[in-house]
Amino acid sequence: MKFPGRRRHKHYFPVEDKDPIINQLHVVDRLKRNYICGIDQIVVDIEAKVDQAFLDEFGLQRGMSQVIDNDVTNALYDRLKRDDMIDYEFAGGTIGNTMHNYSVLADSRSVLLGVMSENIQIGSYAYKFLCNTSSRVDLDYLQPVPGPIGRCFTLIDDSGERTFAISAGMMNHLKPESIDKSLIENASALVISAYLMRTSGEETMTQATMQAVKYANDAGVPVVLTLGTKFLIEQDPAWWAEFVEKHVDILAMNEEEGEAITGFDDPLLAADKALDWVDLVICTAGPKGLFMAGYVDDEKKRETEYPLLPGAIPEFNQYEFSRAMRRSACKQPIKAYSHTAPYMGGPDTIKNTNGAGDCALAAVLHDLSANVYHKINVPNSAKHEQHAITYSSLAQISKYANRASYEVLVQHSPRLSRGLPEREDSLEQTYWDQ
Ligand SMILES: Nc1ncnc2c1ncn2[C@@H]1O[C@H](COP(=O)(O)OP(=O)(O)OP(=O)(O)O)[C@@H](O)[C@H]1O
Ligand SMILES: Nc1nc2c(ncn2[C@@H]2O[C@H](CO)[C@@H](O)[C@H]2O)c(=O)[nH]1
Repeated sequence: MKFPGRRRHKHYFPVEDKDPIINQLHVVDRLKRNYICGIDQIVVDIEAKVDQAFLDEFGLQRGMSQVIDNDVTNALYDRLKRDDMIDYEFAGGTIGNTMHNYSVLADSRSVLLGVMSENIQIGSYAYKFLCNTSSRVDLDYLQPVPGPIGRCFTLIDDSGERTFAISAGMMNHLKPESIDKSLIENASALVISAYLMRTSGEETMTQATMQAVKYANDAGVPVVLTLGTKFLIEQDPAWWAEFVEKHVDILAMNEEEGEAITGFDDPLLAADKALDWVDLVICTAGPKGLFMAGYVDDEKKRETEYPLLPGAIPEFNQYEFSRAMRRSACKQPIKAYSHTAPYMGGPDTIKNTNGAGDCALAAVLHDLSANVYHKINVPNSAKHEQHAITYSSLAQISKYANRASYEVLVQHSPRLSRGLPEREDSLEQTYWDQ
């Protein structure tokens, strides 16, 4: 496990002791490892640039993620092939991306649950998915299916807006009995997305997800939900609010999804409202950066050293130097909020915004998981006198999340091809040390 936070050596926990003599004394004293677990519809993204006429031709609604039938899939695919429009094909899926990016950032294990074709041809989509996933993502628990995984046509227009057309294949055939109870109970987090509730007919993904959520809820494992797309939430915001309140501990959303579920278009107010239901909220806001909201015990709160910010909640960032806690762990819970602008103001040229939010969540998960890792290996550390769920402060995590998203914006794929540099001396003045 690499440690998150400021990308400077002195802030890293000494993970391995390098002294060869001392090491002999500790041969049986190996560091304990933890992992996080995610469930996804296993899909490969097929990306192409299109215009509105193209979307109209196939009856696709701009900006939405929609499931398409076999006839539309075949016609769409033939057209993209015929006109040589496919830019790239790469493993995708909102949680698949998040698990991959978590494993790359943390250099640590995550477990991905979902389905995988039992017969794999070289060059097939199933093959591409496996090849494009970090070897740190444990795929041993995937359930075999006698058919194809999903395809996600990622259609991008001139304004950068993405329209997703999902050809489901067997991606929703994960069965509840394929969920390993002890795997979930021992995880540091269970990560799911709203897309998993979009099933029909014989598809069992929703039941499988609910089974995993029950195991996690019963064992006190934090359930992390990312909302996926506003269109799904808008269909029944009250159902989603109730689901979140009952089953979810950490909520990730962008500002549109935040508005869909809370009714507030201001990301700060949306995050504040979501704190009625969950312990921690991450709300990404594109070029405006990222908001976080959480709880801290009054006696553990820490004042920011940054200027106090105006907003719908005046001076909302006053306690952003606090580490987040579960509300139930606080004697006197108070709310803490943070806002961070995009890293370096955003890149000069954005190659791709697809998956920037997934990557921000991966960074937050890295911080949560590092806290568990530190706690199981150094239980008596003064750090754990506070029963925090994060390793770093809200301010620090949001910087880290923005930093990680930046990396996605400057590459073509939603999945990181490498971790972040451990030292970024030249950048400290401009960002980490601000
Ligand atoms: N146009 C932009 N300029 C600068 N930074 C950006 C821009 N768009 C996104 N970002 C960065 O990426 C982060 C996540 O972006 P965004 O809010 O678009 O996520 P999202 O809509 O959830 O994305 P996805 O669903 O594709 O994962 C932001 O918090 C910000 O740091
Ligand atoms: N699991 C899942 N991922 C999706 C869906 N629609 C879009 N995505 C993914 O969302 C990612 C960007 O956040 C892309 O890489 C897509 O693969 C969907 O319906 N289900």
